[in-house]
Amino acid sequence: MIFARINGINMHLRVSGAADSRVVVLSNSLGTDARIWDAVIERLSDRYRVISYDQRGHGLSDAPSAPYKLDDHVADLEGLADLLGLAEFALAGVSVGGLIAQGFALRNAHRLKALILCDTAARIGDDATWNSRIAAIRANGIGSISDAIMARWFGPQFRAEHAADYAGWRNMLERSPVEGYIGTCAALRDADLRGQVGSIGLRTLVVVGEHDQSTPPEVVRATAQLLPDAQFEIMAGVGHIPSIEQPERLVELMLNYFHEVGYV
Ligand SMILES: O=C(O)CC1=CCC(=O)O1
Repeated sequence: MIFARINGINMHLRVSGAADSRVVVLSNSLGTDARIWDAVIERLSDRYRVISYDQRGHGLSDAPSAPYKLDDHVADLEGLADLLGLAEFALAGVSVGGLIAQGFALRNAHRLKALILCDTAARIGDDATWNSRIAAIRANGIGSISDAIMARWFGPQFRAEHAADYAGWRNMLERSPVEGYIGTCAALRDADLRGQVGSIGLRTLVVVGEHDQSTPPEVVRATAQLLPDAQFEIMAGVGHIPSIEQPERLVELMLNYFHEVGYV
């Protein structure tokens, strides 16, 4: 566990794997933290140096006052890469983490060797949905909307078969810092990269869960179609966070893709 000052805030980072291995950086989704990647890290870190972090406003990183901008999140990732001296690496992000990854790729093409976008899009939701989520949380807290969010993250089968896990991930969501959560909702509300992602000149793996209700397959497919060179995969039986529901399959897709782009 590492804590580091980046862009004036204390950020929480984790590093696994050998120092001389190729690097993979992982970015979390809204209302979660780096722990959603644990089962992926376990399976990748014998071959790669894997760096995960809690975005500003999430996990053990500081939660400055809302609102945030997508550029704040991208700048944090740039600061993290500078701090760790990462000249080139692979980047994977889920949901807002994937939006941050797209923003990072647009500003730092020279640094990226591979890009994996999970359950994300160049535009997620719209102004009205984010504003009403922000208002509901300001009025009544995250707990007042956590049922609806959990239902978008996980399908009924996961909930039925993994009741303890479901309850644990709900704890993570409900314990999110309110300023951090709202700050990132504002970043999501204001971010629209649809006009820009066509210039990401890197072959990209785009993955979505079949049952994702936050960024459904057709939304994610539309972003994949904006990219010049994307491999689009739908993961059967999975919702919004494939690193939790099917880490084995996600890692298999990532390793095949790394092989294809020569990042081995
Ligand atoms: O909370 C949700 O609806 C899912 C989500 C949207 C953006 C993100 O990062 O997670």
